[in-house]
Amino acid sequence: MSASKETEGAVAVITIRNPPVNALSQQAVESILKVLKEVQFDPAVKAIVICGENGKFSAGADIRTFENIGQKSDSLSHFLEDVNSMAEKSEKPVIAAIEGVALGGGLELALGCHYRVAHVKARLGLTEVLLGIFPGAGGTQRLPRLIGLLPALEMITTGKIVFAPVALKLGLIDSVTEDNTIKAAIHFAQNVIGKPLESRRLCTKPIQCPPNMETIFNDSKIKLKKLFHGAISHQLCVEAIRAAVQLPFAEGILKERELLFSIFNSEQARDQAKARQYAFFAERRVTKWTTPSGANWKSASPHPIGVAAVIGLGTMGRGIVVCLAKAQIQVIAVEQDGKQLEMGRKAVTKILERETLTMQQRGLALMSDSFGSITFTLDFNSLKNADLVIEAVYENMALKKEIFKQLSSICMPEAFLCTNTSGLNIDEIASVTGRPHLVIGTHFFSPAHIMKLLEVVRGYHSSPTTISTVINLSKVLGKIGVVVGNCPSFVGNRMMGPYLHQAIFLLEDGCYPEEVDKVLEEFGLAMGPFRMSDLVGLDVGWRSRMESGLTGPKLLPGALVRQREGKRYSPLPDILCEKGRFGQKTGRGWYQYETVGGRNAVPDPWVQNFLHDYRKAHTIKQKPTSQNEILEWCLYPLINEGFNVLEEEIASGPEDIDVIYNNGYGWPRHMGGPMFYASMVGLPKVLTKLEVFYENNPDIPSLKPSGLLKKLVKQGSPPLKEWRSQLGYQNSKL
Ligand SMILES: CCCCCCCC/C=C\C/C=C/C(=O)SCCNC(=O)CCNC(=O)[C@H](O)C(C)(C)COP(=O)(O)OP(=O)(O)OC[C@H]1O[C@@H](n2cnc3c(N)ncnc32)[C@H](O)[C@@H]1OP(=O)(O)O
Repeated sequence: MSASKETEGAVAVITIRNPPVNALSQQAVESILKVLKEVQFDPAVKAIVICGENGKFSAGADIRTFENIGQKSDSLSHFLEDVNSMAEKSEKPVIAAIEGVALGGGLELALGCHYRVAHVKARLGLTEVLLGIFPGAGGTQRLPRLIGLLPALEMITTGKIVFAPVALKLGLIDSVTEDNTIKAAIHFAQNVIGKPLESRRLCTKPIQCPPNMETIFNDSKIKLKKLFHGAISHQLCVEAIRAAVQLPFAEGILKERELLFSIFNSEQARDQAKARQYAFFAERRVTKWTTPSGANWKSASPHPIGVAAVIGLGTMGRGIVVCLAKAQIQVIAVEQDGKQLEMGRKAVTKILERETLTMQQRGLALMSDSFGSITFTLDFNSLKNADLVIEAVYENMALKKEIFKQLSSICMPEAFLCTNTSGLNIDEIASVTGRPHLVIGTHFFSPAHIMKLLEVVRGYHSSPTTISTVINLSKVLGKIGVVVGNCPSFVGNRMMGPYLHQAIFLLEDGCYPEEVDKVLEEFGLAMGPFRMSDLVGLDVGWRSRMESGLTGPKLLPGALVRQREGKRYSPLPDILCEKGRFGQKTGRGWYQYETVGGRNAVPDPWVQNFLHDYRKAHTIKQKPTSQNEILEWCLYPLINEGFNVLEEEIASGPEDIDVIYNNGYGWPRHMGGPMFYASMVGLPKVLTKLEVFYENNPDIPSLKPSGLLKKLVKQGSPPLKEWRSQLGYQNSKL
């Protein structure tokens, strides 16, 4: 049974029951249809309320079934629109009682109802586009009729979710309640029994259109192309809304169906939808973490964190303080230096003021006193009150060890000690404490209060409770925590290494930064390698290369300019740094910027001349490189490193890597993530290309194909979901 009926006087209450989120499977939809028909013919029923079991209206169509639907998926949307249309045509008022979520097909169902009553905390959105499809059960035709063209265009093309108070302002719902939503909806229903319904049927409503509609549609398509880098579903949304404006309702519904069907007829659109749906489930999969020692999410219980401390109020520390406070956790923010403390306090206050404003705009009544309280202090002893400490000072092993030594004696014996590092050895840091089992790495991404990713780096001694506590904390902070192993640069940055080197080698061989960036940005990456390096700052890598003796004063005399320890090395970024070109922060890097700190990257003739002279000085012949060659040359070594990471048990599955790339490195979701992309390109193709690259460039070791990649190809390239079973520990120790 996926829908049931009870009556409250003259009001029938239909409850959708499909745990955990009342997804609309074919069975659920058929069941709602059946009960809805029954109540239509029941003379005792004068009004109908539709709600969802367990405080959730519905999370929309059942995404799990999409894989098997394929070409026939049209039938699910068809069915769903049948229910919506039956509700709409009903001669008895139908009221949606929305608690929790009304997303995708769930909201489309609510749009078929005559009225919508929602709980104040309910979230509503037509999120289909984020799964590579679009609202195919009347949503593109009904929403613009209800809330107007422009707000509907925004919600449908971006998948934006709004909270009930904003939905009320938009006219998306009719009433908001802070009490029991079902009771409020029944009460609402009793009041509208017998009232005329014609004006409540969205199918009959005209759309109010501004005169410059065509410009609006065209501009929207251009904007979406930039924002979502060539994802097809966003463009189709605009077409469906155009149909809503230009055609009568019934014809618009047919057009919506035709456009939905076009997704299944286009290989590219289908692949993009598959990639996005894979990315959705991958994010749920990574919460079910495992470690090589056999610990896993089921075997450990997280500890709640009431008080957290942050050490260091630089850019990262400030962002971390903000996300803890936003999660209503009490924060102790510690600095060594009074001036830094004051600057940190001001910066945090400013960000929180902005956040308060955004929350108010999003209809969240949260004011600044709803944030966790923050104590700014120079007193290290105040750390004794923290359940968990996050050290966020700059990347220096000696300094971090010094701090952890102090933490070990100051903090409560059961307090968790986290280090925010993008690549330092967690075990070395843990070794100076008397509690290595409570020490763990938390690699936040900048800006820490915005970026969703958190790499949770388990040390050799990190206990399952420690891992579980930090993963749980990441959820509380609204982030996606991915458990990774301890190795230099962990997962994301480690895979970036070969990619960035390959991009720089392209400059030696004849390309220009803007050419390489263009190819990777057209592929869908948020930023090409050179724009990204300019943003991060070229000096970051330069300092670390100097530290490890690859350049600068520690470089051994007699080293060849373009080689280190027999491997190909490019001194190009070092030379740029020596010339003070650190990127955006100095106004010059691989590009030039209008000002110091400027964002607008403009190709720099200086760089072009410099590269020209460099090639001449080293007698390098400029090789023509096609767009496809640039793509393969940069991405395949990144993917290869991903296979190495899996083989070494640093990431526990391909989904973990893909979640890291989608949420921390600007990988386009409609390409699923690098490992998903490799599976779509075909592992044999990736392997063959790497073999050729390596044969021609034996001095670039990262081109050597990974053992796991070779093994998978030998096994006939099994689908990605089977790769985990090929990794040593996954099955053996659980
Ligand atoms: C090749 C393409 C074929 C396409 C076929 C087209 C048919 C078109 C028909 C009609 C148009 C309508 C389409 C849609 O409705 S698409 C679905 C739109 N809905 C969403 O985008 C919502 C997705 N869900 C979420 O955002 C969240 O899950 C949440 C906010 C509802 C709840 O979040 P949270 O409390 O954090 O819990 P989890 O995310 O962990 O979810 C719990 C559990 O539930 C599973 N789940 C969630 N949503 C769905 C769903 N729509 N279908 C199936 N399963 C869902 C989720 O996977 C978790 O499961 P677990 O990992 O096993 O625990």
